[in-house]
Amino acid sequence: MGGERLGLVGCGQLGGAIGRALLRSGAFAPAPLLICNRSGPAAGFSDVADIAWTTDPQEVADRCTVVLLALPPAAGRALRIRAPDRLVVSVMAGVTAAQLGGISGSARVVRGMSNPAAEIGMAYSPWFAAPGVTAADRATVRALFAACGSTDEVPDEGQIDVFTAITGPVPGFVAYFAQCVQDYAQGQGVEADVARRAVAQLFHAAGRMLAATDRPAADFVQEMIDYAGTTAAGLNAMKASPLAEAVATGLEAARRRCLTIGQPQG
Ligand SMILES: NC(=O)C1=CN([C@@H]2O[C@H](COP(=O)(O)OP(=O)(O)OC[C@H]3O[C@@H](n4cnc5c(N)ncnc54)[C@H](OP(=O)(O)O)[C@@H]3O)[C@@H](O)[C@H]2O)C=CC1
Ligand SMILES: O=C(O)[C@@H]1CCC=N1
Repeated sequence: MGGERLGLVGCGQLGGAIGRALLRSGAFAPAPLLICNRSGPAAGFSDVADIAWTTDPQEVADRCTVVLLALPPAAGRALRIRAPDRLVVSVMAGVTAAQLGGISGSARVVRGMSNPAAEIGMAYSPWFAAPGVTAADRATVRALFAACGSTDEVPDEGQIDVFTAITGPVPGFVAYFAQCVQDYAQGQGVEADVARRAVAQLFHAAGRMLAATDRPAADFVQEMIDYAGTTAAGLNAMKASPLAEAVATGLEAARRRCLTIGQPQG
């Protein structure tokens, strides 16, 4: 990003993962990263030279051309910086593009979402651009999130709440599905650590196979049903159960929580 300097406000679970991904990619090199938190140099950055630290978010706005906000939602909502001519990118759950404009004074705000798998370059990071975002800003945001994994610009800000629910947490809801499978195995007498390893390998392999194709998951389900083997029996039983509805209910609860998280009453 020629000439751009990135500042990070918040370097915890998510901000830290993104920061390390960006350092690894060199996306903003040679400009030194400026990181703002409250407690000073954070673990995970100690072996990295050339990082400046501050406890003043305004210093980030003053010295950086791209400000990435990764504060807890309540802290993000309470933040006020003067950044009228900066590109402001947020990964804070539930903080809207309009609120980001009020927080920063910038018209060039991007409301995004990512997850800590950015650490290993495997996050999914969707983002929504406010009207003031330029074509050059879009290129910057794409490069920023491409360093974290895969990314898409979405046309409707409401989809960021959807993705906060489904791809924000990692392993997130998939961990619950894995827990259910492991619980079943252990209920059948499988030793806990064997069950854990088996389920981890299953989800690792499944994730890689799903990521290696542009075919929808439904294709894989139908293939197994058409195969009419043991798995078909299980899939038909699951499809006849309220499982799909239960998954949608849970994801919708998470999406709706985005609408209130971090607010005084929320
Ligand atoms: N964790 C996750 O899996 C995901 C998180 N998110 C979103 O990312 C955002 C950050 O979450 P997460 O990284 O988990 O949070 P953490 O609690 O792990 O980290 C919060 C960071 O913000 C800093 N911070 C908090 N308050 C202030 C403040 N007033 N001024 C300056 N720095 C401050 C903390 O610094 P210090 O420790 O020094 O106080 C810390 O670096 C949230 O909005 C969350 O919704 C989105 C998707 C996934
Ligand atoms: O659970 C949370 O609030 C954060 C945001 C999305 C994933 N983790």
